[in-house]
Amino acid sequence: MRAVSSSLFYNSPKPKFNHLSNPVRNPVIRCIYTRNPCFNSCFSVKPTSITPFSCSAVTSHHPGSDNLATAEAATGTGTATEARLHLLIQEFESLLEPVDRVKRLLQYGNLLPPFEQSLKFTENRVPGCTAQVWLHVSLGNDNKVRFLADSDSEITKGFCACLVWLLDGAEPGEVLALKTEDLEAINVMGLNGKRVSSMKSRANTWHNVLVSLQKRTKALVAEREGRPRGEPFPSLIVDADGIQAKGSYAEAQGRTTMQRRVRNCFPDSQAVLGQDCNEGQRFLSLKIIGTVGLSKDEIKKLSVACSLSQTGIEQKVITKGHMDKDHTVAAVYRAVACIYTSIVMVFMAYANGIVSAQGKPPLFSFGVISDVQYADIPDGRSFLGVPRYYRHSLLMLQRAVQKWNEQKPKFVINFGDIIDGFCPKDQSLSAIKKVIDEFNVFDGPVYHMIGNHCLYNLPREKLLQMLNIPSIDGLAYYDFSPIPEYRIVVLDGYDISAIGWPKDHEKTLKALNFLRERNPNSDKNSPNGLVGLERRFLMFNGAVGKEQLEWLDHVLQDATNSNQKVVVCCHLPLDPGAATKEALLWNYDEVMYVIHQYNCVKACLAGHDHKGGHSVDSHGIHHRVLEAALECPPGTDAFGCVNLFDDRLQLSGADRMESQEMVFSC
Ligand SMILES: Nc1ccn([C@@H]2O[C@H](COP(=O)(O)OP(=O)(O)OC[C@H](O)CO)[C@@H](O)[C@H]2O)c(=O)n1
Repeated sequence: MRAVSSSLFYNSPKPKFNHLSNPVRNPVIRCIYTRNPCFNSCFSVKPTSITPFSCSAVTSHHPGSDNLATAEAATGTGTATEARLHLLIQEFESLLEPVDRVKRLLQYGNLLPPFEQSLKFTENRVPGCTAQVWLHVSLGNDNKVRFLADSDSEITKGFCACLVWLLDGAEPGEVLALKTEDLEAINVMGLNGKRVSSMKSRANTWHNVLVSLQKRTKALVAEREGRPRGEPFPSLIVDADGIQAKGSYAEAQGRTTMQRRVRNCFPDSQAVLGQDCNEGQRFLSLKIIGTVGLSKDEIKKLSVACSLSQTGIEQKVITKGHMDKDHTVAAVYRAVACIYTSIVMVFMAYANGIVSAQGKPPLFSFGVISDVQYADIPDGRSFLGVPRYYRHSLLMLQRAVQKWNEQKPKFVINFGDIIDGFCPKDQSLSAIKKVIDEFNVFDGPVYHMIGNHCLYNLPREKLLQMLNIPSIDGLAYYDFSPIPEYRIVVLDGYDISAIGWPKDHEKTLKALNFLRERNPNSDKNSPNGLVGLERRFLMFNGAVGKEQLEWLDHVLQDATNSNQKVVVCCHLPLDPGAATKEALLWNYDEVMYVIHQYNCVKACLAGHDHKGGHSVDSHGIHHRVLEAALECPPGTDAFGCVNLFDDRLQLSGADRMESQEMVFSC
């Protein structure tokens, strides 16, 4: 046993951790204007050249206001939106210096109506923007579109403010009629009327926010009229020359696609097509890797199209540095188009050697899912207001198992929290059985770990028995070696915990004492007043105890001797870079100290922090926190398949579980 540090559960000196010095985000942006909307002294334009409504434009959100009357009077005819647009353009054109136009935007951004924190969930994010942009759209009984917007970028807030002023309260038709080009005339994205490349992302912001607003408006109108919300897929072709996107939404999508490099998502996740290469095969083929929102009939047609596409493609060998896009893309496109013309094909092809890189099959694969938190109760929200879909998560698990049975991974790992704390306690047993039954449909072994929500429902002993977790003294850590080259280590993050053990158990008392010393709040789930990494000292977290740390050390020594690579799994995240501080294992630093003594651990996977995350720590180890199943809106998924290679781990995720390739450091 090597010397192990310990601030918490060990007795040796505290280790030094480089990753504790993560850069602190500094969101402060210096304001260059006052809150007074008519403050113009810093603008190089004469005050008289500002239109009558300019300074109060974005504070007036209801059609028919004085400002609108002024606007309509000024322009004569046209819709209210056209009138407003006209005046907005006039206003920005009257600002002679680009810097003044930017200042005006900043000023308007400051006047945006507040956007509730609880509305900042994934579905309200505008895709494709460099900054974070949120948009909440609704359709009133008066058939007027109402929307709120916000961003973490001050300039983007300014764009949003202009859009809100232009379109909030407009008829759907007016919203849909506005074009990005119309907004370009406002001319804040270019200098002296000319676009420059560094300003392109601002033009894209206008564009992305507007397109998102229009898509959601269309969806809301369709829903009101009893039609399906979806749209045909936009066209996006990625070939040897890069992205050939038809339409701006596809452009935004294309940028994301290029970043991810692994899979190709349609907006709204209606279907996902990806490239597939068999061992030694240098041909490209397409396969469906996600079909959310498609009917059985559509899936069937798409499958036929994909099979045909393979026939077309296999005529052409894709060689390193060369891809015949005319033949390859066209063959696929034609094949698909003639079978199912209503689906606009998205084709992703990687040239220049990527084919051979991905052509190698994985050494083995395993399925992953986390935080199912099933309960037979209506949808709700987390403490912080994030929607939770307790019943849907079971349906999602069913889809996951069905997918795994098609993909045939060697085993599945459940990262804990399979039932929710809100499950009525007289239903805990039946609920957990229901979830286990679904896991049992998987045609292979399922390895479980326990999470805090499991422990809210049932005592540890019962859980271990039901989940078939190998255990000594009620502890739930274990390891196994699916192939000689790899070892999987599963940690018990609630070894020292104030939940799950009997009330008078030594571990409960130790945990309570530990929390008492570090968290002054009477509600020990509350991080109020705790600073930085101290925020992890919460009742819903726990720690790895001394014996388990020693066991881990021993296992890693053994893996090193056997030349094995190790993947460590734990319900609680082990690196502050990959998770919120409130989600971390209490003594993540002690665990990582042990891990860092060796070179065998390549990745640490976790759950618990529902939004998911990824980091690479100071020793080059990947940390990936998996997105929660529970927070998937109906019809969407968050599960995946992990493919292990000699030099990397590839997570292929469905929908909300982001796919990722993690290349190991030496
Ligand atoms: N600030 C908070 C947060 C939570 N609680 C209460 O603690 C219990 C568990 O919270 P919950 O969000 O359900 O826990 P999960 O395991 O699903 O998620 C963990 C987090 O995502 C980690 O970041 C529950 O009773 C909450 O109400 C609290 O009091 N104060």
